[in-house]
Amino acid sequence: MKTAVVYYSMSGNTQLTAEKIAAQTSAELIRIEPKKAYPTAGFRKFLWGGKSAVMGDKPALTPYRFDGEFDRIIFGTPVWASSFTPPLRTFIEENREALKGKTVAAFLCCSGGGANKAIEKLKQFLDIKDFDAQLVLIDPKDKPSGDNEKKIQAFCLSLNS
Ligand SMILES: Cc1cc2nc3c(=O)[nH]c(=O)nc-3n(C[C@H](O)[C@H](O)[C@H](O)COP(=O)(O)O)c2cc1C
Repeated sequence: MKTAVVYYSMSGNTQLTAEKIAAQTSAELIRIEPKKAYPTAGFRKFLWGGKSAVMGDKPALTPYRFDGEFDRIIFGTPVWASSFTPPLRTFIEENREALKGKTVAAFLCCSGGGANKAIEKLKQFLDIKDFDAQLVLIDPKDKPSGDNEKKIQAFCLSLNS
């Protein structure tokens, strides 16, 4: 099964998780980036990112390669204001046709709350009932733990089985 891990990460937690999941599922990593980067520090980081997520923005992305030949897509996103991140919104919108009928899983990184709401919003936006598998981790780069590694392994095992 040809698998892609499509992810956005501002500060590395989602990226680290994406790399681990890609290694364990033999997936191709596709990192998406907004053309105009969000502020990454201080008050502005939460203000602009949070506002953009709440508004349902679809920021223009830098070029990425996604050939539609993948059978399975694993989405990775931080939780922003109890939602998924705007760059992922753009990606899904730009690839609706290619995503139709694919197996879809998701992992989300957050610092404590709002992940369940974000999962529901992502399912709604993808127009699917359920993910093939889903995973929520709390700041796994900033707070490494064996428990996170086990959760990642279980997520990948359920996908590989
Ligand atoms: C704009 C913004 C909004 C956020 N909103 C939430 C939130 O609603 N709930 C939460 O638990 N964490 C929230 N966070 C924290 C991130 O989801 C969390 O630190 C995540 O692990 C960051 O992933 P990254 O390092 O891949 O960017 C927010 C972070 C930012 C920058």
